[in-house]
Amino acid sequence: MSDASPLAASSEKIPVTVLTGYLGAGKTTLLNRILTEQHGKRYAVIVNEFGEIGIDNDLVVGADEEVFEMNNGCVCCTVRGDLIRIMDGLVKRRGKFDAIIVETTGLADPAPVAQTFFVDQDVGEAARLDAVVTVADAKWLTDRLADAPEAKNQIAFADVILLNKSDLVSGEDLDRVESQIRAINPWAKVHRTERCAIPLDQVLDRNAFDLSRILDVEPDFLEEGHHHHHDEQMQSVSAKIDGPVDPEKFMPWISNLTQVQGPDILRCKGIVVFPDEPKRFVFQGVHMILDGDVQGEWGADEPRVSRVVFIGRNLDPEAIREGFFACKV
Ligand SMILES: Nc1nc2c(ncn2[C@@H]2O[C@H](COP(=O)(O)OP(=O)(O)OP(=O)(O)O)[C@@H](O)[C@H]2O)c(=O)[nH]1
Repeated sequence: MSDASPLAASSEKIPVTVLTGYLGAGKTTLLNRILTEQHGKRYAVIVNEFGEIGIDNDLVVGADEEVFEMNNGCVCCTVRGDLIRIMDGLVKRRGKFDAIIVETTGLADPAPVAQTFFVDQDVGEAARLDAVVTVADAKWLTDRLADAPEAKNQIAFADVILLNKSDLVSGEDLDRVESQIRAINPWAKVHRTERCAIPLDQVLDRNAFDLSRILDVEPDFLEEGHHHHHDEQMQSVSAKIDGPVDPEKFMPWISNLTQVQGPDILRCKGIVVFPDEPKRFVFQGVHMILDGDVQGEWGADEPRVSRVVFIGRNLDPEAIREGFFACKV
């Protein structure tokens, strides 16, 4: 970037918070808190999701104009170029927002995302990594530490950790999970939360990212060509229907699917159209726990498309799609 660029012209670097955490831990819940609380700040948000059909953007509240989606892969691998491009574009519009938040997929290794702010010169000149904030699911973290290397890296790299879903486990379990976290990362500040309720000054503008600590964890952090191998068995199955689904068929189907295949379905979400219902029906689940509600009216010109995404292991894409299509009105 030349000296004449808007990046070099400004001395204040834009703070960037990288929000990470395994599938379903509560990243979007935290992001929505950040975007709805009255703090007088404006955030630009970059969301990356795993799954062919973008749903997260629609689940992020009230920030339509500043949400940038990267859907065609995981930010830590294939879409890192997209991240750099979006960052470059944002930096040219600096002054319109105070900070940037990057929400990674639950399957991302935060290292290469963080690396972007040090290795890419233009991005590094304009923005500074403020903190890596990791949301951990108190109910499932122990299992994921055993079978998902990404979950461990997300903990190892964090500057701030929200040990979330404290309502779903006992006090002893929370102590046990926190000591597992401590064994991996003794430096991060750990907060126990329910629905990511936390004063935002504990997660934003922390100036917490410590490069020297990261170089202890990962000595080749500043070298290009970091390769992250995803869990090969992890699949994403998505499907959409142009138009409504019958709730009498859809509800039993989705609840039966998540009950029977819950252990393998790490995450599911969807936005569907019900006949004569002006609002969107939004559901999401983590393993067997399923939440659903009508929320937000369909826009006048918005295409009424029913969309679902399932992420997990040992999924049968054909059967899932057939089951969903059978709910069509
Ligand atoms: N019981 C309980 N549920 C929670 C809590 N925090 C979030 N949830 C629910 O957990 C589910 C996943 O939350 P999200 O915020 O979408 O998680 P995420 O990390 O953004 O998920 P992905 O981006 O898909 O990986 C939603 O149904 C939330 O309502 C909590 O503290 N307690």
